[in-house]
Amino acid sequence: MTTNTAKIIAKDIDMRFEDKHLFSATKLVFEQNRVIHLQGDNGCGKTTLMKLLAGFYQPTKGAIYAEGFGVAPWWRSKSITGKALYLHQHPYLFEGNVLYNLTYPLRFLTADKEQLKARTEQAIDKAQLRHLLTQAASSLSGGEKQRLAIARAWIIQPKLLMLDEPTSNMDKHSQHLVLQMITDLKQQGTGMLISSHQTCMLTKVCDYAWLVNDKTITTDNVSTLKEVEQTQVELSASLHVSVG
Ligand SMILES: Nc1ncnc2c1ncn2[C@@H]1O[C@H](COP(=O)(O)OP(=O)(O)OP(=O)(O)O)[C@@H](O)[C@H]1O
Repeated sequence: MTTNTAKIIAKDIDMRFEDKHLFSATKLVFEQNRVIHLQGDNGCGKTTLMKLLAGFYQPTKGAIYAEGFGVAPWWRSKSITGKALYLHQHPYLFEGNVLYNLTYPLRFLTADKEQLKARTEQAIDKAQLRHLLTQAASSLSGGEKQRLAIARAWIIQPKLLMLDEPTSNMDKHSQHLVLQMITDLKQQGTGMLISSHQTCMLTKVCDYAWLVNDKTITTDNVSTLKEVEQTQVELSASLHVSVG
């Protein structure tokens, strides 16, 4: 049964590059109102999974499809491309200054222009980009580029957003700014998939975890994981007491 919640579903997928097997997964549901931490060691396939969900790659086996996105033209009614916004850890930016980069995608949106303008002003302040507005985007530092890309996503307010290692170039201050924007998006119902091989400030907003381990992707509720960790801590403490 289909619902109005926008989602991308991966069913019985298997992904390999020639003879290199990356991962398999039985069922993954990436949907609005859920924030997922995608975990796994370097090279396990986190970026590849995001590119599959963005429609840039096809799985070797299995199906990836979208539900709840409204009617698309018949020639792309089955395509998932463009449904979830993917932010690479080295974000793609247009030639031009910071303001141009923030405002360029807005012409393709159907939302009220005045609202978009107001939202852009808010994003500039939230990401602390005002002093950089006339600077060439290519000359920004790695952390500033990521703040710009996330501010642009914040304005667009997509139904689904994937952030690939978003904190890799960011200091604590930038992480705080981005945390605020991500928390806003979460409250506004954007579904997010945040990849990070270790926990960081941003993964605190995640309610679910997808773990790529041993070439298999498993899913879990973060509260369950926390309970397991807590049980392990308590068990280890009780062992200390009984041994000591
Ligand atoms: N287009 C491609 N063709 C062949 N191999 C690829 C391709 N893209 C990625 N790989 C390989 O697949 C593996 C997984 O890469 P991927 O970038 O998805 O990992 P990751 O978990 O995101 O890593 P990291 O945490 O280091 O960013 C790597 O060994 C990589 O070299």
